[in-house]
Formats: sequence, structure tokens, C-alpha cells
Amino acid sequence: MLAVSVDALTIRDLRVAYGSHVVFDGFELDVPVGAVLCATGENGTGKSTLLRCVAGLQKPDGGAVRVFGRPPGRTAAFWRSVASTVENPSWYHGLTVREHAELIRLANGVDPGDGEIDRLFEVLGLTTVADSAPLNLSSGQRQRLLLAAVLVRPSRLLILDEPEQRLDPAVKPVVAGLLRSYVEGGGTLVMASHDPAFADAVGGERLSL
Ligand SMILES: Nc1ncnc2c1ncn2[C@@H]1O[C@H](COP(=O)(O)OP(=O)(O)OP(=O)(O)O)[C@@H](O)[C@H]1O
Repeated sequence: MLAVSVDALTIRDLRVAYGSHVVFDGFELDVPVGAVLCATGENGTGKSTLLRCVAGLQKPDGGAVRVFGRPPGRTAAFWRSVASTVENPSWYHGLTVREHAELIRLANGVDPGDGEIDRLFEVLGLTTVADSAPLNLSSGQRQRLLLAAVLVRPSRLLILDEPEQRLDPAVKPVVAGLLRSYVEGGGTLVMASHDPAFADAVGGERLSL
């Protein structure tokens, strides 16, 4: 039997308008499994709108979005394959930074004590704040935690909206390296970025909006 390969992301004839302001009309996109796609463009060109549609967080006015051949949705099954920073999560009061990572790993069926959290915290500079409450972190530290939270669990597609935002210049290459490793491990990455050097460091295709 012939194996039929399904792209990670397929968009056909996408239309999104806010009132009379048309952001997408007849937009098409294919992202194969294992690819990196980075949307770039000035403020307001539609990067976040596109990512929200891909994550199923916004219903387009027309067209079709398929993630691994299925419509994106708010189901647990969809989010088991997809990790995203398009919408900020709520942090639990009473749980530390490390306990959040442990909870995420445990809930996704992976061992929280296998050293992966320590490794990620070390490279992302979160070790010294591991026992803090997330709400006490600086905005840059919270951005690192957000990235740790999506990277600490298994997924097949990462959807990241400006992952470089609020990061120190020294941390950006580290995050770019983590994202490259994610893709080398078979994952697909769809992101938006305002930082050409960061996008170059991650690699892959650019989508200019
Ligand atoms: N809920 C909304 N209601 C009305 N207009 C909206 C809404 N969300 C986005 N827009 C408009 O749609 C356009 C695209 O917005 P979007 O946030 O997708 O752009 P972006 O490329 O992500 O911008 P930025 O680089 O500033 O993050 C903008 O002109 C914005 O004003």
C-alpha cells in the first residue's frame, strides 16, 4: 500500500477580515513535517492572526486550515501534538517554576525526574529561579519559562509568536539552538519573529507578510 504523507500544516484560500480590514484573502501555505517556517513583517501585517488560526484559537472567515490533516481545534487530542506560546498560559498560584515544569511533563506522560527539566533550566538560565513563583519572575525570565514549558513536553508542532521577545541578546542563540534541536528531532516549527538574526539562527523558510 502507498504511504500518503500529510503535511504538518496546510492552508487553503484563507480569509480573515476585521470589519472592512482584510488581513488575509486567498492565502495559501504548506509546511511539511520537519520544516521551519518563520513569518516576518511589520507590525500589523497578520503574523499573530495567522498563528492564532493555525493554533485553532481564531476561526477564519473563510478557507481551510489543516494541522496534520485535521482542522485545528480546542481538543485535548490536538494539544497533545501541538505546543504553542500564541496564548500565554495561566500560572498556578502555589506552584514553583520547577513544579510547573514537572506537572507539564507528568501530565504528558514523560518522567519529570529524568534530568530533562534540569538540562532545559540550565541552558535557559532558569535554575536560580526554579523555586520561585512564576508571577515573581521578570518579564524576560517569564518568557524563558514559557519556552521551557513548551519544550519540556513532547509535541510534533511548535507554534511560537516572537519567541525572541524580551530575551537578552546572549540567550537568543541558546533558544535558537533549542529550536533547531527540536526540528532535528523530527518536530515542525511555525513561528513569527521580528528579529532577522534570530530567524537566521533558527534557519528554515521565511514567509514575508
Ligand atoms: N481583534 C481584532 N479586532 C480588530 N482588528 C484586529 C484584531 N486583531 C488584529 N487586528 C488587526 O489585524 C491586523 C493584523 O494584526 P496581527 O496582530 O495579526 O498583526 P501582527 O503582524 O502580529 O502584528 P505585530 O507585529 O504588531 O505583532 C492589524 O492591523 C490589527 O490591528
